[in-house]
Amino acid sequence: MKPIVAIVGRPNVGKSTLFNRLLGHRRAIVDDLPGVTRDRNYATITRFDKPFILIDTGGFEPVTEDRLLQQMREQSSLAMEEADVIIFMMDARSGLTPADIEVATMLRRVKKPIFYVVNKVDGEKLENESAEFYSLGIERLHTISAEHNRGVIDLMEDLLDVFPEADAGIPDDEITRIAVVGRPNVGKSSLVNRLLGFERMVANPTAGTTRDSVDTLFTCNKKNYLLIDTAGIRRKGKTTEKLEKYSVVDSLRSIERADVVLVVLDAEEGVTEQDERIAGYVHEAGRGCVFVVNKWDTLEKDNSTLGVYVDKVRTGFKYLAYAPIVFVSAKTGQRISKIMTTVDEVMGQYIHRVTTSDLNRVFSEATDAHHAPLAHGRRVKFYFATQVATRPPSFVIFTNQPDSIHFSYERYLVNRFREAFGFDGVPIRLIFRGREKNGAARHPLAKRERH
Ligand SMILES: Nc1nc2c(ncn2[C@@H]2O[C@H](COP(=O)(O)OP(=O)(O)OP(=O)(O)O)[C@@H](O)[C@H]2O)c(=O)[nH]1
Ligand SMILES: Nc1nc2c(ncn2[C@@H]2O[C@H](COP(=O)(O)OP(=O)(O)OP(=O)(O)O)[C@@H](O)[C@H]2O)c(=O)[nH]1
Repeated sequence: MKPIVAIVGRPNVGKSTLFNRLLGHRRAIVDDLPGVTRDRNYATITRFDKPFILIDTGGFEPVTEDRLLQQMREQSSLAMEEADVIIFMMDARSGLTPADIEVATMLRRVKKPIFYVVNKVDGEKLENESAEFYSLGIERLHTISAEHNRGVIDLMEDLLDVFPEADAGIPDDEITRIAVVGRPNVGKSSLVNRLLGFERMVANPTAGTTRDSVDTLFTCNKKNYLLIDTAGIRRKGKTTEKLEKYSVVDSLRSIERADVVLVVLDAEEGVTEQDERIAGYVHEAGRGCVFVVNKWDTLEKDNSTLGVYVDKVRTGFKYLAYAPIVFVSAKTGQRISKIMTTVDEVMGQYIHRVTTSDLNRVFSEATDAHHAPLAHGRRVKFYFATQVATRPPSFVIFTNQPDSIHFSYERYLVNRFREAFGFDGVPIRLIFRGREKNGAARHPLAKRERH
């Protein structure tokens, strides 16, 4: 679940101005949630890979003084119930008012992070005068100018700090969601039957998100797995051209919902264009991938057969050099259990989190051992790295040249991370971000300071 941040405060203190400022110019991402009153403005915002929902509680009609207090009470209690984080906004130009004091008193009972913000501090002089707001008995005051974009970035960074990590809320390692994809007739249903038969299906099918799709929960070695769209895999018995087209769309849907995708190939047929397309999508979606070469029983084998086939797969799927390959026969049951141990390995890496200190040790060793090529004649400086997500492991790297890191250098860093942290079977994402000279991570909003 995305954290909800609500901005509360008297009319005219600048709530909408801050709302729009935090939103940037990307109004397109405003999504009105259904069932909310029109006077509250909702938007989903993502900064540094942390999505959150921002609510502007303003927009009252002008009212009399006592009606105002009443409205503020209602507005604040709503925010206190609904929000995870509250921005309480006051106005430096009008100073501390009785309504501010009343709301502050209400907020004191709330056990949620509250940011006390004094707006319209357009310059140093007002900065000094805003000291009176400390009489509310608060520890930290953010003085900002929403209109002139002063202090807004600091506020945003402090906000992001109190949010849970980006992937919190997803049940971590309790269940591994597996999709089985591949061309018609490669043996997907035979394989699924084997997996469920072999591992003994224990639970009921659950309704999936897509029409007609049925997921099957099963356990193996006391671990839980969800086989995505089992019915879909089993249904597609007869292959017509039309069905073949559909099967690609179905595959894409299943891939989106999976942690680990089994890309099934037919040992007899080798690698086809359609296989490449499907596997390419698995890579782009950032899912774990295991190549399952099925019908291994049909080949006349000698010492080189396996090596030749590995080469075929590696040549056919260049981007997926990290994905493990398993050779099986759904017909005889040969090495079917190997599929599950491989899935476990990939899943373990997929949700693995490295500590920031380990990461930065490896990162600085890597950047010291091999410097990045100059970017536009300038030396590329790296500051630090942090893992921002799992599923797949994703790292933000702060640098002075975020847009000019050479592809080969990115691949070099990825490979070092793979070696150092055992990420040898999953996709890894690197995101390069800029940083200001004063040491503060440059905020995406910073680019928009000029009007
Ligand atoms: N000087 C100055 N004026 C500001 C600043 N931020 C907002 N304002 C002005 O304050 C007025 C009110 O701003 P809004 O953002 O509409 O205030 P609001 O709190 O959303 O008001 P309601 O919608 O009535 O609740 C506008 O005229 C803004 O231009 C600021 O940082 N400095
Ligand atoms: N020799 C051999 N035949 C297999 C193996 N696995 C599946 N087959 C056969 O291959 C054919 C297709 O198998 P299915 O499991 O229906 O393949 P599918 O990928 O689900 O096919 P669609 O439903 O068309 O998508 C059937 O005749 C299976 O008996 C295997 O490991 N070895």
